[in-house]
Amino acid sequence: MSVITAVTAQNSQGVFAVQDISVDIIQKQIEVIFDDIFVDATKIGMVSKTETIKAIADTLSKYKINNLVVDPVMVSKSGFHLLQPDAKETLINHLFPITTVVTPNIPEAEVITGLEIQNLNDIEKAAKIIYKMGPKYVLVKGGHMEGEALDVLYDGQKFNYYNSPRINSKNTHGTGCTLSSAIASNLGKGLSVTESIEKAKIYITLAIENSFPIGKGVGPVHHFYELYK
Ligand SMILES: Nc1ncnc2c1ncn2[C@@H]1O[C@H](COP(=O)(O)OP(=O)(O)O)[C@@H](O)[C@H]1O
Ligand SMILES: Cc1ncc(COP(=O)(O)OP(=O)(O)O)c(N)n1
Repeated sequence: MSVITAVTAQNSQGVFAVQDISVDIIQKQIEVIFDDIFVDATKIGMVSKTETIKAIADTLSKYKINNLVVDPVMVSKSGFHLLQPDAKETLINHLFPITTVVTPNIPEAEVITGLEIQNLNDIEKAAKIIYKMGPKYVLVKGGHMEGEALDVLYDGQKFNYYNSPRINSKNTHGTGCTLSSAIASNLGKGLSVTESIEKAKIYITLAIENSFPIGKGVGPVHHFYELYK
């Protein structure tokens, strides 16, 4: 079930425009879903602006939500601000405290923490800082580093590492969105956080391996159930 928070005009070459959905209709979309059907897990992606984030956090808090995965989408690959810069604090203060797993990529972890991230030590430092902002688990994704694609999970006490060879593909549109959705789906199926990430990592790796060059820019990852059983 989906709740539309904004409509984007985008293609493989970039994001060109955004129309935010009004706060009232976002709240209503959430309410009619939660009033009707049991929600096993929720994933939040692009939320755009302060009012939207507050509406989502307030409305979700009226329900007993399980398994909230927040992908703190900030700037698209093409450089478009999908989260308005002044909404960063609201994202941290209103959503992180009710989040099960937050999944920043390296540039997002840098913006959230103010650190410059160049190596594993920096990633671990950033994960510890983000953990103190309230989520139960922090997964810093390593897609923007060099070398192997290493994602680092911190649970407040220890680190877990999820590694895969780097795939030489320019068609990586949707990697972060796919990973966070796969984690949420696995949590909804009742898997633990570590199992959910382990399986989601296998899934995204297969989806990148099978990505395809459609359009003039960054093509999409390819996900379909047959890839992953
Ligand atoms: N070229 C690649 N080869 C293998 N895995 C990748 C590659 N690029 C990204 N990933 C993986 O895809 C997932 C999304 O990571 P990332 O690209 O950092 O997030 P985002 O899409 O939010 O920028 C992570 O599991 C990351 O390790
Ligand atoms: C609606 C929407 N959400 C997120 C993005 C980010 O896309 P991209 O920059 O390609 O990064 P990932 O999809 O790999 O996380 C977007 N363009 N639109």
